[in-house]
Amino acid sequence: MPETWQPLLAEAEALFKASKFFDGVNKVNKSMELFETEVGGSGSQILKDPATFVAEITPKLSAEQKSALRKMYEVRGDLLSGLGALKRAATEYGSAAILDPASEEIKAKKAKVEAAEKDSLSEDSDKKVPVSVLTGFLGSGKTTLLNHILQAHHGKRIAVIENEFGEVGIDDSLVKAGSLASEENIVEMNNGCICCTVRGDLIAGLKKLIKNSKKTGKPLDGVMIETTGLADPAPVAQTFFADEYVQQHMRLDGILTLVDAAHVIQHLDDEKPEGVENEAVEQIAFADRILLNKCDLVEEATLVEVEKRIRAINATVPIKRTTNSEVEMDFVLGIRGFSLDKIIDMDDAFLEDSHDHQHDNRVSSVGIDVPGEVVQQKLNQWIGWLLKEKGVDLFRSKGVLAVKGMKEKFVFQAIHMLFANSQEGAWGPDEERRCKMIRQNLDREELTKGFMACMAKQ
Ligand SMILES: Nc1nc2c(ncn2[C@@H]2O[C@H](COP(=O)(O)OP(=O)(O)OP(=O)(O)O)[C@@H](O)[C@H]2O)c(=O)[nH]1
Repeated sequence: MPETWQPLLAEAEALFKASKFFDGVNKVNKSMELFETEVGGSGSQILKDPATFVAEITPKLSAEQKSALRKMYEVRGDLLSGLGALKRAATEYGSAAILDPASEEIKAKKAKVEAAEKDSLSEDSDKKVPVSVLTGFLGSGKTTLLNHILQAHHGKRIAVIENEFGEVGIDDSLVKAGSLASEENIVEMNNGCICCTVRGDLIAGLKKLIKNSKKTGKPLDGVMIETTGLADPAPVAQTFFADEYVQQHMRLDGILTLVDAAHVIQHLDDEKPEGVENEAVEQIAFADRILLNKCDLVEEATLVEVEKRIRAINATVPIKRTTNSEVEMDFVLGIRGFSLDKIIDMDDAFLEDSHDHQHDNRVSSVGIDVPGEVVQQKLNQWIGWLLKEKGVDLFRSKGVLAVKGMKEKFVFQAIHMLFANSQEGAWGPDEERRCKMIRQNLDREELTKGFMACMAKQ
């Protein structure tokens, strides 16, 4: 039997009563689109441009159809207001009011969301834990920013969720827990990209943090989610509306995007295979704040050019030029930058429960887990070869290694051909020694063989 709009509308109402706003929006949208087709409309105008739709269709509707349409806009308004998209909810109530000007109830609902929108620092949202999503291309400076945030003296307890692209997780060893970030507050996920298969893991990670904080009686002041450099931030942001528990306890404070001034133009210009989104563009489009990082590596003219490119994608986002991701905390924390209304205006499919995001499968990752120690001289030669011969395609390589004769951990980081290393504290007794690389069109065998040749004989 073909689907009809009536049962879908009833389901949407029931979902609103059960506070399942995200699922409810999906149902009411479907119901409205079916209704639109039934009354001779098309193109989802009923959702995208309610004012025009109502003006054009009303003269053609029976009293019964008019009343159904009024109900639809009302239910959609209720659901959107439940999710916090207050401006859009007011628009929906406005359409319901045009269809039923005598209804005091609709007028009251509209006035209520308009007042709440003005007072967006409402008490209700203040009780929720603010969550920031850190995005930015591979190697753009996300972990560096995270470390500043964790170590800054803001007196806040901040938890971290790490997500890495690839088979070996490394960032947990590179994140320097600050005075208030204890181990129980660092969750690592490396089973896949946060924006696809592991959304369930992300939700579970967020719930675990809230439950931990309730159990220990230590309230959380914030959560930072560091996404992989290859993540599309939209589905990550959607998580805050799709899961009821998360929606009740947390609010998305903002999407913070790190832009690597030296390499971003190359990534923005990268022509992707059909159907694959350019992650660098998406990360800028969804940003609530941009840190234009690595300003030490380029000339003023390049910075101006990069700012122009950013503005062409996101005209209003505040941008700060930074080096080593150094920035005042109030630019990144407690910014109340994320607005569901803004996102729905930009991408009206944002609340759709289907995710057809495809990764660029030319990008793959080789992870090498290395038990034992490497010989410094051989390693230097191999890294030299790697950067010179493979640097153009090599997005990112990083490793935490045990070097023969060195008590400290040897950390190396490379982005394309730029390389840095440092020594980062002594090895713990049970710590793993590992090395990770991410690059396009990877020859796993060649890389693994080259690296293994650097190992010291046992
Ligand atoms: N020259 C220079 N190097 C920087 C700057 N910011 C960060 N770096 C270095 O760039 C490298 C990558 O920085 P990370 O903070 O690990 O970058 P990331 O975005 O977390 O990397 P992935 O997690 O692999 O995507 C490290 O070696 C940093 O020390 C900067 O402003 N200038």
